[in-house]
Amino acid sequence: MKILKFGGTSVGSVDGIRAVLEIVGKSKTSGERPLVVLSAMSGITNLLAYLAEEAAEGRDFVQGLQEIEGRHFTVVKQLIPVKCQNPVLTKLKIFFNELEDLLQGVCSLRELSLQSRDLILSYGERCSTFLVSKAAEQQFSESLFVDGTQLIRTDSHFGGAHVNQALSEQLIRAFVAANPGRLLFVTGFIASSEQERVTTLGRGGSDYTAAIIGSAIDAEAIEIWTDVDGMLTADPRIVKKAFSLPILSYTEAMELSYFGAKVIYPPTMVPAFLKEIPIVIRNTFNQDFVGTTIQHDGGKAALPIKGISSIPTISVINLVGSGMVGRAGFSGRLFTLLAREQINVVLITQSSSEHSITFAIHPADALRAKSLIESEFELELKANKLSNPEIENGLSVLAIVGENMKQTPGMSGRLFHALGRNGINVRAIAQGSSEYNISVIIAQTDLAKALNAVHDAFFAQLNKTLHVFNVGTGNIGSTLFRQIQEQYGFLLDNNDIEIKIIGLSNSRRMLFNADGIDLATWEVQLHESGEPADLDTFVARMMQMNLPNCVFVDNTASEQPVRYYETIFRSNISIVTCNKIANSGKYSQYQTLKDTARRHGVDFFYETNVGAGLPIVRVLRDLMMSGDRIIRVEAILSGTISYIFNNFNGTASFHDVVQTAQRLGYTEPDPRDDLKGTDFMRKMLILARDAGYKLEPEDVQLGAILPEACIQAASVGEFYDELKAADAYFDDLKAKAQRENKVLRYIGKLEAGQVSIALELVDANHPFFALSGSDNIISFTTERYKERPLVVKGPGAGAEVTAAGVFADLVNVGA
Ligand SMILES: NC(=O)C1=CN([C@@H]2O[C@H](COP(=O)(O)OP(=O)(O)OC[C@H]3O[C@@H](n4cnc5c(N)ncnc54)[C@H](O)[C@@H]3O)[C@@H](O)[C@H]2O)C=CC1
Ligand SMILES: N[C@@H](CC=O)C(=O)O
Ligand code: NA
Repeated sequence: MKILKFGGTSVGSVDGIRAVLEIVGKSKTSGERPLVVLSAMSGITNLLAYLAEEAAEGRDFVQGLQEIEGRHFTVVKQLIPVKCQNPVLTKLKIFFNELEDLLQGVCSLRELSLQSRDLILSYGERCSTFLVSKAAEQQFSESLFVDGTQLIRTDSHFGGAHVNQALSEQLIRAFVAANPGRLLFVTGFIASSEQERVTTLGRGGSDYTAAIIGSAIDAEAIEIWTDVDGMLTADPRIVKKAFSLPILSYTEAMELSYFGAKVIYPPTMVPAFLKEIPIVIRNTFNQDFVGTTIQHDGGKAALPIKGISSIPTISVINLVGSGMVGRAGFSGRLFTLLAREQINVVLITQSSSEHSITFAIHPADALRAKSLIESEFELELKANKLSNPEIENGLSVLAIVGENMKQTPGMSGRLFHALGRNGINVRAIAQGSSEYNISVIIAQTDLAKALNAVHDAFFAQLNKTLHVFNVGTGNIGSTLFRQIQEQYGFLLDNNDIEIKIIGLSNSRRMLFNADGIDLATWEVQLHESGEPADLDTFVARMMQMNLPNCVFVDNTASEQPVRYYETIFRSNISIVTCNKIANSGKYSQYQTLKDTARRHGVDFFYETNVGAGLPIVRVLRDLMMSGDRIIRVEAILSGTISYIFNNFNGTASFHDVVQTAQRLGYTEPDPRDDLKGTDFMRKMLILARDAGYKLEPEDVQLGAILPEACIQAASVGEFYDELKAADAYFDDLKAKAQRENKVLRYIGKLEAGQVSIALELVDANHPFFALSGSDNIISFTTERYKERPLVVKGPGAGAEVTAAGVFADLVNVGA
């Protein structure tokens, strides 16, 4: 036989009950011989408890009773044909009349004993089970309503009675044997005492009924039908990527539930555990889904970690005392005291020096625990052998659970790496001696982030979700968004990486969406539902959201975002930037940013600072890290100037060619930055610094390509005017080059710690002669590349290649 137990949500609506009957039908057809256990309709038990309290206070309960009646009658009218409704409605009416009498009695006496409360609550299961059994009768004429009080015997501990297992098993077996061929619908949760008074079985009572009956009749399985897809790897309301576990051991189910998973309440399952009857958790509203099987050897399944659970609100008490804590007998006294006072200790850690004990309890118990300790250890406190117990609030427990953990090295390493990388401070650690769980205490404000980060670390179904906050939506920013949108599916399918833009801002407006901004319509959304831009708020909001794998992307050319970099790193958020300002300002700033990122274990990627998407920063870093030494660097690193010299060879004037370069997206937002050499200077400075030289911007010898009047131009408009006026000057330059069969090249050099940039005329023998378009070229002469330098060459400006470089940096964050 198989036990099918349906919870309140399954019997709480017409659709639910239809699904219940369908499941029972399928079970019958497949020859399983089901026995059905039912809870009260969802919400009814709470409502009954509330009405009982109201009645005891002399307040009105009639309206509430009508609501209960109404819910049941509605279901009868929809599920049972009219001609069969009368006897069902009559019986239910009898139940409700009894209930009304009881509540009236409570009201008259102004007294609600646990015994009367149990009796009142029992009507929840009685009504739902009777109703469902009658609806079932329409299809299965052998259906029989069974009042659980007939089958389960308890003591008289009302409100949570203790079951007389042996007697109950006898009653159950006898009843089942006396009713062969009947389809039994048994009320969950309720039982009776030896004096035949109605009792209830406490929390998870209907599951308990199912386990007791299952154990008595040696059921082949107990199916717990609820409204979720079994037990999940984590709370799906917090961890969107949580998924259902196919199989678990009893111990794992216990541990997971102890730390918060509410699908079943394992103590109620003990009778089934003892007989090794599998428990299957299934979803009434998703019947095709296999659910979770909890069985004796379920821990052997592949995953070392089965789930991550948590207790969101916990308090911690610290006890410190060199003269006391750690002495034999101290912990014994402490924890006996707490046990005697029914204070549940969630976890305990003791420092290795044994001078302190930290234990976690429920916040409601914290003050009481403190004063109990103070009186128990009064003498020790007076003698300063122990300092006053300190309470810490605002904490949570996170636990990873799995039976295979003890055979798998590195589990705690993985846990702490995930927490550390995301800047989550661990307040205390406990590993159960069984090694079925490792628990950490962290700040409550970090819980959601920690659950997600740890989930990502252990369940690498999806490698990572990057949560991106992007400033700058111009040429590069908007191209990046398009590229991410186009590549989203590929990254998800092939690299298990998901990129979500959670916040974006330009200098006018900003927009947030915790679920990720739809990149197909970001512009419209920013315009219609964005708010006025404010970088302070943008950064603060990013920090408050406290998301794992968080990245700040700077696609501006402004120094404003740079001011936040250090704070951002301190919040364990990585930065990807194509903005060169941070790395090319004062050396001390460059150094501080690098150090801060490193200390906080986050990434600072700026490949596009030099040569746009070309791999230059990365190549230099690899050379340096592998112990090579830079002897000389020669480079053309201005895409704009490269483009200009490569195209200033026909009829177009110099000033027209500059304008075309700007239109093609090669120039800085302010093209004077390119033509004055500032942009090139920044790149050379960044390279020199990455090569180990402590240089300031003014250390770079910068040769000009512009006449003085152009350099002095006060605005972009004026600059173009001056360029136009200097047409003759540039034509002369061009003519000179052509006469000598040379080309104009603006070349940067780094040698012996000196950086210079100068305009040169080079002939066909020079390696930089043959360039086209916006090409950059860089040649590294190093100890290892001494005979022939390592050369990188290709387009070094433009929105597509730059955005692609930012994109590549982004997907490498946390890699
Ligand atoms: N064009 C290229 O080939 C390359 C460009 N870069 C760098 O890319 C960066 C962006 O260049 P473009 O996209 O061409 O510039 P752009 O002028 O088209 O866009 C800049 C964006 O930054 C926003 N912005 C400016 N100040 C802001 C602030 N305080 N807060 C929020 N947003 C702000 C603007 O509203 C605009 O959306 C520059 O730093 C440039 O050096 C780097 C390598 C190559
Ligand atoms: N404006 C820059 C773009 C790349 O950094 C250039 O022209 O090189
Ligand atoms: Na680059």
